[in-house]
Order: sequence, then structure tokens, then C-alpha cells
Amino acid sequence: MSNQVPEDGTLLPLMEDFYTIQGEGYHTGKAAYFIRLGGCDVGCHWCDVKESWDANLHPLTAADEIVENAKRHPAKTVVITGGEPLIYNLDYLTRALKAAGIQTFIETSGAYPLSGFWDWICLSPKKFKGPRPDVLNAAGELKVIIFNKSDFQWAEEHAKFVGKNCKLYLQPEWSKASEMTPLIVEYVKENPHWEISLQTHKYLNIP
Ligand SMILES: C[S@@+](CC[C@H](N)C(=O)[O-])C[C@H]1O[C@@H](n2cnc3c(N)ncnc32)[C@H](O)[C@@H]1O
Ligand SMILES: Nc1nc2[nH]cc(C(=O)O)c2c(=O)[nH]1
Ligand code: SF4
Ligand SMILES: [Mg+2]
Repeated sequence: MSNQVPEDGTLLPLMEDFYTIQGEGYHTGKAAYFIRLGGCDVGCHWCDVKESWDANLHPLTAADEIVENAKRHPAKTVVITGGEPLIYNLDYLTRALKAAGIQTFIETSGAYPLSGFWDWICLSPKKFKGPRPDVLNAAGELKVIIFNKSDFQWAEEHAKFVGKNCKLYLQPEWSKASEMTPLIVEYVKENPHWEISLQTHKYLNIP
């Protein structure tokens, strides 16, 4: 992890920011400005953004500047992702976004303590470094990645720990999608409290 990131959250290692369509989960199809923070030590072997892992490769950027850039886009929604964004204290950034009238959504593994003020929390827990109870309690959606058959049971175990209104999604791991998607279809037909989430941006060829 980067040593120089100040604890007050006024500077954050920004890997990239881009205006696109939310491709996954509950808010699929909505325009949003994505803020991708560098740094992650969870170590998913199938992670589709491994370039994010080393925080030191991504420039420390003023949270105020990130907010000014977010304000320039028509959709008043940001998705903060990474890397693992909860490595950092996100109180300052999300307070400023909300003060600017922007909705705050996060994509997180839940492996670090919850910080920030959120309109939506997408928790995608990982075997490699499990989710914390504070994030399980606050999640609006639980999005479990299905890489092999044993992940269905693992998904059920985590669903026990989220709130009763939390939406439940199964999302195929991208490299295994042709093999796992038919299994997910059958699983959801048998267990309709779950829904399918696809990485629709990859089918649309957009960021
Ligand atoms: C790159 S992660 C960044 C946010 C956070 N570290 C997390 O894992 O939730 C964003 C989302 O992409 C999902 N994801 C990453 N690699 C994937 C892959 N190969 N196939 C399907 N989903 C993937 C993650 O589970 C997560 O829901
Ligand atoms: N379009 C689009 N939707 C996304 N939803 C979650 C993403 C992420 O990497 O966190 C993502 C992403 O990278 N692109
Ligand atoms: S927690 Fe997220 S960013 Fe980190 S390795 Fe896993 S999928 Fe990639
Ligand atoms: Mg992505």
C-alpha cells in the first residue's frame, strides 16, 4: 500500500476516472462517473483490474479536484471503485460529492472498515480476504462472483449476514462465463431470491 496517503482522505491515489454506463448489479444501465482508486491487497487471481493493485503507481490526487471533475458530467451519480476503495477514508470525498448534489455509489469487497456517506453499497465479498460485518450490514446489494460450482454454497453462506432488504446477485467470473452462466441460470430458476448480474459493459465494449 502507499505510505504517503494522508489519513484525512483529502488526497487519494487516482488510477482513472471515466464517464460510462454502470455495467453490473442493481444500477445496471445507468450513466455514472467512475472514480477508480489504486491499491488492493485482496489478491483475487481472476481480478479484471490487476493494474490497480499497487497504489504507488497511481498519483495522489486532491479529492476536491475529483469532485470538480465529477460535477462536469450530466449524470449526478458517481461509482467509487478500485482497487479496494475502502482502504482509504472516504468521508471527505463523499461528503463533498453529496454537498455537490451527486449520488455516491461504491463497489467494494468489504475487506476494510466502512467509511464514507453512501447512497448505494455494492458488496462483492471475496474468499481471499473476507468481508467485515459493518459492510455486510450496510450493503444494498450482495454480488457474488461465480468462478466454480462451490461458489454457490459460499454465496448462500454470505447471504445470511446481509440485511433482509439486500438484493442478491450472482455474477459469472468473466473468463468462466460461458461455463458458469448456464449454471447460474439454473440456480436462479431454483432459488429465485437470487438474480443474475452480467458485466454488460464488456458485451457493449465500453469502459
Ligand atoms: C475490480 S472490483 C473493484 C472493487 C472492489 N475491490 C471489489 O472487488 O468489489 C469491481 C467489481 O468487479 C468484479 N470483478 C472483478 N474481476 C471480475 C471478473 N474477472 N469477472 C467478474 N467480475 C469481476 C468484482 O467482484 C467487483 O464486483
Ligand atoms: N461500465 C462499468 N461498470 C462497472 N461496474 C463496476 C465496475 C468496476 O470495475 O468496479 C465497472 C466498470 O469497470 N465498468
Ligand atoms: S478485491 Fe476487487 S480489486 Fe481487489 S483483487 Fe479482488 S476484484 Fe480485484
Ligand atoms: Mg470493472
